[in-house]
Amino acid sequence: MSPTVPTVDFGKFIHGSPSEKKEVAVQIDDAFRNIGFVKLTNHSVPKDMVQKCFDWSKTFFSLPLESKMLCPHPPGGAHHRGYSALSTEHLTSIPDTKESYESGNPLDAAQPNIWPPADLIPGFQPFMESFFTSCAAFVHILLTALSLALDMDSDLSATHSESLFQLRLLHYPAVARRVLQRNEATRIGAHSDFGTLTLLFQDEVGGLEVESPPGSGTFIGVPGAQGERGESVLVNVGDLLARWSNDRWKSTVHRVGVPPVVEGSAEEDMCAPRYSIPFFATANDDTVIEALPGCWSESNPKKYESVTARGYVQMSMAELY
Ligand SMILES: O=C(O)CCC(=O)C(=O)O
Ligand SMILES: [Fe+2]
Repeated sequence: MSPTVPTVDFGKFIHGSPSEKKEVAVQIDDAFRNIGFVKLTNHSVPKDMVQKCFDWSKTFFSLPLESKMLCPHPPGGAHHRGYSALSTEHLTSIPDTKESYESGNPLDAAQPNIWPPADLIPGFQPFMESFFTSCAAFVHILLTALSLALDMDSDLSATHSESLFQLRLLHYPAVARRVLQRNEATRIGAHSDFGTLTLLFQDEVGGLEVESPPGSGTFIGVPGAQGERGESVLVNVGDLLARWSNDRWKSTVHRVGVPPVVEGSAEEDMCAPRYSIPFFATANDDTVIEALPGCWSESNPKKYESVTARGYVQMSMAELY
């Protein structure tokens, strides 16, 4: 049977006893081993901030194109900040129908933020900076949970102390259902994420699909937000953490395709616009990525050479370009 994305009550890690913390850590470990994705409720990112972030995202993407082009994403693959207009990114040979805006840690000297002019959208920058801080804090708690899952003596959180993370706002405009069905375009093509962990906040529209079992070529649908936005968050493993865990944890291929039809709605021909907010985490540049304790043994040897997080990025970029 194909594994589905399990739901775990993360409140039991944040507020629980040592044994409850361990129980949560084991549940996340299981999810990451089976499907590479987990849905967490009672996480630490305030729900009202998630909702506000969706509101800001809508406000930003509603600006005229000329305004959004005042904070353009630089060309090339090294500086992931600013606005990318529709269909400038092709993850596969089929064009993606999405636009995005990316920001990161204000202290990240390698990738300075590229903000829209403040008078165009007052309050946007301070909000994104505070949302970044909330998401980063949650990533650090998650890393502590993963360290407990592996019974490590040290805390993986320390390897992410610089919080070189990336906050992405995504907007998939309304599109004719048949365009997606005929594969003339996709919302986001099949890919795996690059870093260690990704948080993913979704709206109600749905359409996210995850390869299950990982590597099988078959995909299962993951429902959009049920209940209030921000009530839960999806967390998935990226390529760097899969390597670091000696593939104990799966960096699972995922994509966004045709959303389910909402009965009785006017969406039979058109797919509703969709908004999502991924938050990508990775380790400090000088972190040595070598099989973590508990992830290898004599009978399960280390599969990968050790590499720094910086070296890994360079290696992957060389493969891409
Ligand atoms: O929009 C989504 O739900 C998925 C986005 C995603 O996978 C990504 O940006 O890497
Ligand atoms: Fe992704």
